[in-house]
Amino acid sequence: MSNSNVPPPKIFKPEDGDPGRPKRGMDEDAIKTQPTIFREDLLEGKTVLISGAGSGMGKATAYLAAKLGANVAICGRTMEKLDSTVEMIRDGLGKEILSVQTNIRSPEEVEDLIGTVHDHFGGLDTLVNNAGGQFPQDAIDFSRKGWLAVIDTNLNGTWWMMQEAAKRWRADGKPGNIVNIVANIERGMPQAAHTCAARAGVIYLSKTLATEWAQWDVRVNCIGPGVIETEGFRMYPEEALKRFHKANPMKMRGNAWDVAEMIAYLASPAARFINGDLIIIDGGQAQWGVIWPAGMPDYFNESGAA
Ligand SMILES: CCCCCCC/C=C/C(=O)SCCNC(=O)CCNC(=O)[C@H](O)C(C)(C)COP(=O)(O)OP(=O)(O)OC[C@H]1O[C@@H](n2cnc3c(N)ncnc32)[C@H](O)[C@@H]1OP(=O)(O)O
Ligand SMILES: NC(=O)C1=CN([C@@H]2O[C@H](COP(=O)(O)OP(=O)(O)OC[C@H]3O[C@@H](n4cnc5c(N)ncnc54)[C@H](OP(=O)(O)O)[C@@H]3O)[C@@H](O)[C@H]2O)C=CC1
Repeated sequence: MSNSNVPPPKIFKPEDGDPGRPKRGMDEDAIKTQPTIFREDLLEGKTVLISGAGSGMGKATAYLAAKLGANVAICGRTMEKLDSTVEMIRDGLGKEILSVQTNIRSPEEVEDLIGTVHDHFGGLDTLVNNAGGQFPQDAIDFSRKGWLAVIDTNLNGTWWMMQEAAKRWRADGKPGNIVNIVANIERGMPQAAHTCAARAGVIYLSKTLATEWAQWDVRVNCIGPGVIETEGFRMYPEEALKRFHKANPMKMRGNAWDVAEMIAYLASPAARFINGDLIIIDGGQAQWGVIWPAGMPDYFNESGAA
């Protein structure tokens, strides 16, 4: 019998990382050996395009989609990173994928990318807008260039991808599916106000398009990750990384596979009636926890509180 006055010890699973010693995401061996809940032909014959798939969640999603039988196309700005994903999938699954160097901030490059995917695979079933990012800083200190870079990447870049994909779906009379990776913005994002503004834009853009584009059988949904340990953590100081697991009541960091499996679900027939939604994967961060990715101001420290 357990003593109800004594709380059970918190058990940190190895894949969650030691909260006091942050890692930098799942390595390739972890991705290759991660089990999936899905049947192996779930996405057979479907074409999935994933932006920002040279690292982190995009890389894990590309691997899972290929594992589940999809034709996979990936893009990002850095060819070496894209090559690493191509090689991982070739090595782990014996499959070839399409990789196209693209800056999503360029509408012309995005138009070429969508055309290339259609030429190569004969169409597109699911677009995953995962590319994005930001830097941590107090909003009052944002440079104009920094603000514009984050808005251009996360809001405009995502929009160019959505619009180009939808133009094709409408022209071809084929159904479409969009999954936008945003963030958990429920209580705002101190020291990430630029990305919070951009992601809020994407969420409400998506809700609007879910209605406008339903007439062409195009669904649009968002996923809002909480703290997911990836290579993207390089943007944050060590002091902040040590606190990231305290951003949610479960006191853990998620991993890229947590998000990849939700994307696979949304790309599958099981999600045919999900439209205009925002699915949060954050261990409860929307309810409790703080991040302060650039360092907590004294005002919020107990010692500094007035
Ligand atoms: C979300 C924060 C709270 C939660 C944290 C925990 C959850 C983690 C969430 C994640 O999203 S992790 C994954 C994130 N991955 C990335 O962020 C990687 C990608 N990020 C980027 O590539 C950049 O941040 C970018 C700004 C979005 C890309 O723009 P660009 O390629 O144009 O960048 P730069 O040329 O490097 O910079 C342009 C401009 O931006 C300002 N700036 C950039 N970095 C900083 C910085 N560290 N601090 C202050 N300002 C910065 C600066 O004005 C740059 O211009 P220059 O001064 O260099 O001329
Ligand atoms: N990790 C986390 O805790 C959270 C992450 N997110 C968001 O989830 C998404 C994936 O993040 P994560 O995997 O952690 O981070 P990563 O930094 O590992 O992945 C982001 C990818 O986006 C690509 N990218 C960035 N800018 C552009 C661009 N202009 N054009 C094309 N590709 C671009 C990057 O490649 P390259 O630089 O080579 O182009 C990179 O591979 C991002 O949008 C991120 O902001 C949201 C909430 C929490």
